[in-house]
Amino acid sequence: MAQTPRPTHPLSIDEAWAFTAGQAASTTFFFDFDGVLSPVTDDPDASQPAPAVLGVLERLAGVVNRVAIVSARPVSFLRSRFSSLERVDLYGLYGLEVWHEGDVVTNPAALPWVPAMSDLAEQAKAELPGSILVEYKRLSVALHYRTAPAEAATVERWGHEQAERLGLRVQGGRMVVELKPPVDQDKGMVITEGVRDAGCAWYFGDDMSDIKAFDALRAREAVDPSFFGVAVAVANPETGAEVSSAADLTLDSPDAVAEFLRQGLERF
Ligand SMILES: O=P(O)(O)OC[C@H]1O[C@H](O[C@H]2O[C@H](CO)[C@@H](O)[C@H](O)[C@H]2O)[C@H](O)[C@@H](O)[C@@H]1O
Repeated sequence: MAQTPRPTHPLSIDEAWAFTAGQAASTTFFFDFDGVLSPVTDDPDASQPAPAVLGVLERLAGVVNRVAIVSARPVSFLRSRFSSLERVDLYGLYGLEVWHEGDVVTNPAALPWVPAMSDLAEQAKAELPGSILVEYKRLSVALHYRTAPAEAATVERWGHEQAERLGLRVQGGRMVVELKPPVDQDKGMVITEGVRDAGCAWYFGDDMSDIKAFDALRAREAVDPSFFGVAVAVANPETGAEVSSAADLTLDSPDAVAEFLRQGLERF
């Protein structure tokens, strides 16, 4: 039987689901966590998946080849939110960590940076205004100004000074400046590797770091005419416009993501 040609961009959602359902055995769904599966909260420790998310991911994992979460959070955090989902793969810290056969596997190139990151987190707490929330993630430090937007410039300046001093990389995000080790690893690299043998892949993201994942889908389509990639943005008042303009379609919220998937699952 002749293979269905992949849908063309801009996409019709109907065609996208029809093609995906026909390719289910070679399809991967990738999801960012914060802002995509979880509504944004002032306190990053308080974030939880939207109520319908766990059930819908479990069902999706039962009909497609693979479901994976690709996040800037550590794997330990993702495990605490998704431990009930046995069939969902977890990539933490932009792929520096992977949950594999019951263990966290860390990119060895990043490990020497653990002490520097720990020291940096302490320094941030001592030097930045008390309204800045410092999130220590073992291999990176996130400086949050969501509850103190007037301090954005101070945080940006401090972050860039420390990055220069220690040779770190700066990742911008939603009301956050994150300092990371100088190790080549980003969400785009996770997706490039993850779609090598896939016929179809979807990526759902809301933040600047997710645009590289969208780019990886496009790059795969460019070299493999049979591969079909769908980039889905989740709207937000901070990075939303930039992420949406790089995506095939935009959904309103994590709840809308769950509902979109629920409806899509009816096609399988
Ligand atoms: O890759 P992600 O899973 O999307 O992680 C990106 C950052 O998400 C978290 O911060 C964001 O969500 C917080 C909770 O809703 C919010 O308070 C904050 O303003 C957002 O930037 C996480 O805390 C960061 O470590 C991640 O880099």
